[in-house]
Amino acid sequence: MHNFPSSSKSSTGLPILSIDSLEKTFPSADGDIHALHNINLEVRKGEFVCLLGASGCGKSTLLRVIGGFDSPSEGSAKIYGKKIDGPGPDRGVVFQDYALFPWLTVQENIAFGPKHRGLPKSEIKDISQKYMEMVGLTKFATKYPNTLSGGMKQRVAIARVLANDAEILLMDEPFAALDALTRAKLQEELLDIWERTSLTVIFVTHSVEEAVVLSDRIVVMGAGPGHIESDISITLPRPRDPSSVEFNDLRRDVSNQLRKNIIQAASVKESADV
Ligand SMILES: Nc1ncnc2c1ncn2[C@@H]1O[C@H](COP(=O)(O)OP(=O)(O)OP(=O)(O)O)[C@@H](O)[C@H]1O
Repeated sequence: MHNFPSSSKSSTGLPILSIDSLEKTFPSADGDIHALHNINLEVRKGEFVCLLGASGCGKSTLLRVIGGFDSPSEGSAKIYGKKIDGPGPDRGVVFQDYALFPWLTVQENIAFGPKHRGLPKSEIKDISQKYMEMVGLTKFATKYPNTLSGGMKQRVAIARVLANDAEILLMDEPFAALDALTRAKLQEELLDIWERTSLTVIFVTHSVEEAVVLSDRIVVMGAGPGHIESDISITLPRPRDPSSVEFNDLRRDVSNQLRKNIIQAASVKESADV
């Protein structure tokens, strides 16, 4: 049984992110690809929100727009009411493939942001030590990424975002490449960090179980073009026990919703093809 930390954290109710009537189209030689349609989403400060959906429904595109790596074709995405116009230190991103600097040690990777911001040396050292400790990597301070396991690399990536003082942590299937045990351990650690900070987390996953374990809210997305199908509040108390009846009931409900979307999208595509 996973033993996830109990939740004393509650979101402040203040909207940190608001997305209104957002459309995203990618131009292509074979015709435009309509990746996102009529996305409306509000996330409150401190919330843990999972974007869940089948492959190709636009989860990563939505995350990239929030990260400022892509811009909306229509509509808007705002943080505290200000239009997102590029990446910024208020948002940190953790991808599946780690994206660490291979030529820097664990400590140097974590210290990169504070150093870039021109903080004094002693402060950089304090910050990197604090977050190395938070993710349990103090003993590995001088190691390089290629000597670390996948789980350890993800811990460095999370510590790097925290050291940057980001308010929003954007995670794109960060644990998908890890074995089940490491994945459960990192989910637990992530929840623990989230509990102890004021972080808002937006987390992309294919896994219903992962979404139910982690979320305050699951935003279920459908394809053709990518849209929000439903927005489900998960009020199961933490720690959540994936073997409990309540957890399994919820997992079944969310899976059914997802399956319905996939069948609907397939029948829409079929009728468009004939
Ligand atoms: N840069 C791009 N140029 C053209 N098309 C793109 C681009 N990025 C995404 N798309 C298209 O937009 C749609 C949504 O893709 P996206 O990667 O956001 O989906 P996803 O739900 O994250 O999928 P997965 O779970 O497989 O990562 C897909 O049809 C994809 O091919």
